Amino acid sequence: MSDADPTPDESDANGADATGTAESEHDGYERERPCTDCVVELRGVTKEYRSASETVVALDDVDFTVRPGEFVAVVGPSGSGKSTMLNVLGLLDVPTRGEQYLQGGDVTDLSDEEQTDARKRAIGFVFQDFHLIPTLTATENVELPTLFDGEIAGTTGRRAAPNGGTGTEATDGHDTDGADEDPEARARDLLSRVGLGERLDHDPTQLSGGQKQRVAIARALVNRPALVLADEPTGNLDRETGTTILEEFRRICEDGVAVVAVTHDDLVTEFADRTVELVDGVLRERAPSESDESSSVGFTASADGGREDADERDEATDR
Ligand SMILES: Nc1ncnc2c1ncn2[C@@H]1O[C@H](COP(=O)(O)OP(=O)(O)OP(=O)(O)O)[C@@H](O)[C@H]1O
Repeated sequence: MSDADPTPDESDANGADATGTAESEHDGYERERPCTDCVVELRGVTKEYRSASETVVALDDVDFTVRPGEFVAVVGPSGSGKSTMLNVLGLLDVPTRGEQYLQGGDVTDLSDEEQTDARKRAIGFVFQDFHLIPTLTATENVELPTLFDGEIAGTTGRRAAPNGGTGTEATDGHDTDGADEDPEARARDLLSRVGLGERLDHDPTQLSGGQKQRVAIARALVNRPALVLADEPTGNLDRETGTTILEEFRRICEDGVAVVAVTHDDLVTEFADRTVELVDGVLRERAPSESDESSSVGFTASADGGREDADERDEATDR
């Protein structure tokens, strides 16, 4: 965190409407309680990779919050710490120092098993190269996370959340309790919602890049996460297809799910609510004036405006 006073244009990456909830001991005040309405919060997070010959500081005293429904882009040069930050946010790696909260609950010192549980309950992942199983249908790929843990589709939602809540909070605008829901029915519903209702039983090899990424998005949503982490989600897609994927992310956000996307693609920053930049592991909020002039483009994507056209767009762009 910078020693300089944060300004509206260069804050500590806690979001435009941060209220000081995350004020840290660096400010000379007593540490306040975690941000209970944040999906995720990093406080003074440092990540070092140590070897015999050197210590690489991949994240340097990072403060970061994301609220429900926010779409945040993370940019920065190669080696600046973006993947490390995504891994920390996704509970795939642990900070060397600092604190981390998920839905207001402290996840800094969880055991591996607790981390896995929290990850399955609250986080979905989307990757540049889709990570679909080629021998499974689109529906089966989406169902997959529910099959790894029989509790996930049903009772996991009732497990204690890190913040002591029930973990049943709706994050996708649908019912709050998936206990009785058939995973296959949910997978089919999600695929329909991302415009793939006609391709439920297709194999990934029969799908275009944009369609594969939409399957991946549906899969990321199957356990009703509060947070979707995306690693270069448009990296393998042409601009037009990338646009349809980013419109999909905006729809997810309208349902209350937070999206954090690491990217080199300016198109992603155009659709994001805000952009943070990592340079040598130091995070700062990018001022709106630093963003693309067309930064409002994402907000033209209405909740229903694009869905009917999705398959038509596929015809035009994905084949
Ligand atoms: N497992 C590791 N062991 C040692 N150093 C690592 C490890 N992972 C990452 N690093 C180093 O940490 C720094 C940040 O790496 P990271 O992969 O997070 O950057 P990045 O911004 O995602 O880069 P890129 O855009 O090229 O993917 C780099 O200096 C990298 O070499």
